[in-house]
Amino acid sequence: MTDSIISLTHLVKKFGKQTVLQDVNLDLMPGEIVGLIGPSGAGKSTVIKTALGMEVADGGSATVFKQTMPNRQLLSRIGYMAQTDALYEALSGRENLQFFGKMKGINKKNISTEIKHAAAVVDLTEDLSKRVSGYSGGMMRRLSLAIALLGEPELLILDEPTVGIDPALRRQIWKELGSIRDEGRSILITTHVMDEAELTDRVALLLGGRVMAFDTPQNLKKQYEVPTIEDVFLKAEGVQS
Ligand SMILES: Nc1ncnc2c1ncn2[C@@H]1O[C@H](COP(=O)(O)OP(=O)(O)OP(=O)(O)O)[C@@H](O)[C@H]1O
Repeated sequence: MTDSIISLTHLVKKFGKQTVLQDVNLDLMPGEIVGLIGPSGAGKSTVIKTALGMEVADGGSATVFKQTMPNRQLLSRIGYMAQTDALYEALSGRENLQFFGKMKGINKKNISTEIKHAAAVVDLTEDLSKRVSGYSGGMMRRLSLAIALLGEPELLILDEPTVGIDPALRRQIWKELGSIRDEGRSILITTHVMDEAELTDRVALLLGGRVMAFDTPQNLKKQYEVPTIEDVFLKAEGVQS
């Protein structure tokens, strides 16, 4: 599609003899939240890593902002939150945010406002002076998400950002994701939480190395004749096995 922010076409990825992605087609448009769901080991992280050029595709094509990744010039336009946290544990939360903010090229004038906002979104304001080595797993996830939000990137790629986060805060984070989308920015998010999939604009269901279904939550429920996305997931998995 001409305007797509991410475009994956017939993407193939193998690890040794295992073909994880057989034929993945997926696009993300400006001002859209796309949720990527699928069973554990389906290849959701692999889709993301291949799109970002962290893994080399064995077939098909993956473009981000119409370019093949990796592309250093594009990195400042992307906020990526990986499944494993890459944080400096000897530094405080604030120092981590300052460091990554600098790496993203955020100017001095804006950095403290941005840090304040990102920390508030993930409810870490009170903990910013603590060393990350003393953070819980959930706090580290929240800090990673705050780092991804810095710099108001046009594209956010979030790999299970809400693992270990309680429901009230999860709701607050989704509110922020909604505002980001309303500003015309785009979000690709993987999740295991089916309620969250309901909050996306389109859901891609990854099964057997393919995107088996890709539509609005409403249309998917209609198509599968079920009341929730969780039921869509279960029905599609049942059809496959
Ligand atoms: N670097 C790698 N080398 C070898 N195999 C890998 C590598 N990365 C992923 N895999 C394999 O690819 C498959 C898909 O993994 P991936 O992490 O993409 O799944 P996922 O859908 O993100 O899973 P989860 O929901 O549990 O995070 C798994 O079988 C995994 O073992």
